[in-house]
Amino acid sequence: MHWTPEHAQPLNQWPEQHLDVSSTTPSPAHKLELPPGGRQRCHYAWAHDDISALTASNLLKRYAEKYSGVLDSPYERPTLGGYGDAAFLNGAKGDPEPWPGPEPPYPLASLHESLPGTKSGSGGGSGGLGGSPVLAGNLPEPLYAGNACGGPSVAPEYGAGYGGGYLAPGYCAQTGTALPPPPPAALLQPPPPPGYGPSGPLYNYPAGGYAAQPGYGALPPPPAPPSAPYLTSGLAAPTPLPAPAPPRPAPTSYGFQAAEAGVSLKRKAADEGADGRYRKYIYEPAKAPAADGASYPNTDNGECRGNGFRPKPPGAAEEASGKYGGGVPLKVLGSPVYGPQLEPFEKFPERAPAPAPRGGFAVPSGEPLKGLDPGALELVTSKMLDCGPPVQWADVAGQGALKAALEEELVWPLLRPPAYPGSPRPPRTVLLFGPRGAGKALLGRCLATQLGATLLRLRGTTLAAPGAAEGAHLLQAAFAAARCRPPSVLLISELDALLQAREDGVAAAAGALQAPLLACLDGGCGAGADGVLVVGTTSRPAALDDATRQRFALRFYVALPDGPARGQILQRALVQHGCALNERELAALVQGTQGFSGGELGQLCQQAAAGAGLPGLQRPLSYKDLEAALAKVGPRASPKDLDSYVEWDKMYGSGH
Ligand SMILES: Nc1ncnc2c1ncn2[C@@H]1O[C@H](COP(=O)(O)OP(=O)(O)OP(=O)(O)O)[C@@H](O)[C@H]1O
Ligand SMILES: [Mg+2]
Repeated sequence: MHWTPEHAQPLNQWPEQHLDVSSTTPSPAHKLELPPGGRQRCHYAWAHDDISALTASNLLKRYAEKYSGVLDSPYERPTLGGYGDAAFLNGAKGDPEPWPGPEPPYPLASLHESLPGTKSGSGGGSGGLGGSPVLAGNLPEPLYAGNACGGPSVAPEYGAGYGGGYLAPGYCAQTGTALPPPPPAALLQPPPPPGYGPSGPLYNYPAGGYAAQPGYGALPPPPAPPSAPYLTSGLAAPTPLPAPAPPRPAPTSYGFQAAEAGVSLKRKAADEGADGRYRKYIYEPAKAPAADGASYPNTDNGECRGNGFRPKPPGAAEEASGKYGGGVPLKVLGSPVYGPQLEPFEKFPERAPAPAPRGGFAVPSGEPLKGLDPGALELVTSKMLDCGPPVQWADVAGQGALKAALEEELVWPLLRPPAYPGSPRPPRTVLLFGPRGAGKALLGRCLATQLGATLLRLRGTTLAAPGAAEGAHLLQAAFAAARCRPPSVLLISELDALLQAREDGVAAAAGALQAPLLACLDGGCGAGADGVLVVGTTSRPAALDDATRQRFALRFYVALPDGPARGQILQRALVQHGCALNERELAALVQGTQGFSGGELGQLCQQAAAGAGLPGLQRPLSYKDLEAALAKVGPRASPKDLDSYVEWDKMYGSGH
């Protein structure tokens, strides 16, 4: 029966009319009439308008009594899930699928049967609403789109503004203006969440429970998400998803002429621009350094330490004091700064000073290492401790893909505790190889800055010089010192000088240092400990034997700077000589220094100054001075050398 608003008038005013009480439950005596091409509709003699008026009015009377009883009584809606929703969801005939989860609190009875305040009908079981053959839980497939009841709708459609509860899907409310008063809130349940349904995906309850559902403003706050394995709706509580890991900044890569730089294009770079992840060098003449140069005060007790691994909070200004904290200013050392000192890239969020779990760059208790004689420690501290200024990614011109790889494969894993117990330990050794002056040591220093680590620097030639025994002693002291000042970076340049028997007098020393080196790299003297990163550099990777090469978990090729990077290095170097070339001159110089390393560009500027006889710098360097110097300073790495680096990188490199 399709109730329309006029049906809601008092019975005596109902106009005498035929009602098409069409039902969908054929009784055996009735046959199905299939209208041509139409949907199957079941018709019953008594459901046709050819029933006698008396019967119809009796029927109506009965329905009216039935429903007026429902309309008038205080309406208490059963809690959701008290019904076999499956029966109503699709009007399935017969007994509905048992509801997944715990037994519903109500027997799978007719929609109203179990409602308090309604007349007890012959309901129960599949008796349907008060026995009505058309409204039982055993409704067949709904014949009316959108009406899950499938049969005549006999229940009110609550308007959107209704403050009542959600009606179980398939519950067909009485339409009409005489809506029953909203059921008391206590009986109302929050609606099943969107997408919810026996077939719908399980819902992950928001941690704070449900926000009040729209249109249910007056509802009491819904019960907090159940801690019990089942939700109020009877569903098994979904396990809350783990909070998604914070998103990592996508590495902005750097464009540079691959052919010239000879770098692998595995990590294709977008062009270096001002909006990259690292705030890269803005290609413009830098400001001349202050008269006395930027000062990097030392620590107050003359020591220089890493900044203890506390990445600056995002947006923190570059502290003038460099990474070693306050104290008396240090002479400016190290590479010029490229572009305004911008935050090279968003710093890692301030880390809570929780002890880094194993695998992080833990800071051991710091008790001095046993077996390390004070003399050696003193030697290391005085000779190897690098108190140079901090080096940000932005201070290294070009090398975009390499910087991104170093950050992602080394810095981040070391800075962040392992995502889960048992995750692989971050690498503790990295080999940087490439032409002389290409920036390997500079990158090593940059890693120390990024890790907030103490930087100890060794040179292979320095270690080999005093003889094997002495050299080995120094090496062990350096590793041990690194371990007792964590976090620390041990930068060993010219690694090849330690390995190779050489013709000159240090042949024995060089070869003899391999064993202690490997022992230390294996953790013999503290290298493998948390908090120590060993950075080896070499311009002769082919000189490393397998044993040594394999001690380095990561191996990266540091290629020559490409055009834009050369321009930036030149600009910086020239500013230090008070020279500012115009665009055309700079472009010509960049073109003329193809194949130069960063170190060689610096040497070119120094040569130009010397050639111009300007030790006192009475006048700024001119383009002519540089042209003259070009005749004297040239690139050392030959194309063949560059090819061999690329080959070695392909065979043993970690790629980037
Ligand atoms: N990409 C670069 N950006 C800025 N400066 C650079 C770059 N590459 C090299 N330099 C400068 O060139 C000089 C030599 O750099 P560095 O010592 O890092 O080279 P290297 O590869 O370690 O050389 P070697 O193989 O001789 O040890 C330093 O002054 C450094 O600042
Ligand atoms: Mg070096």
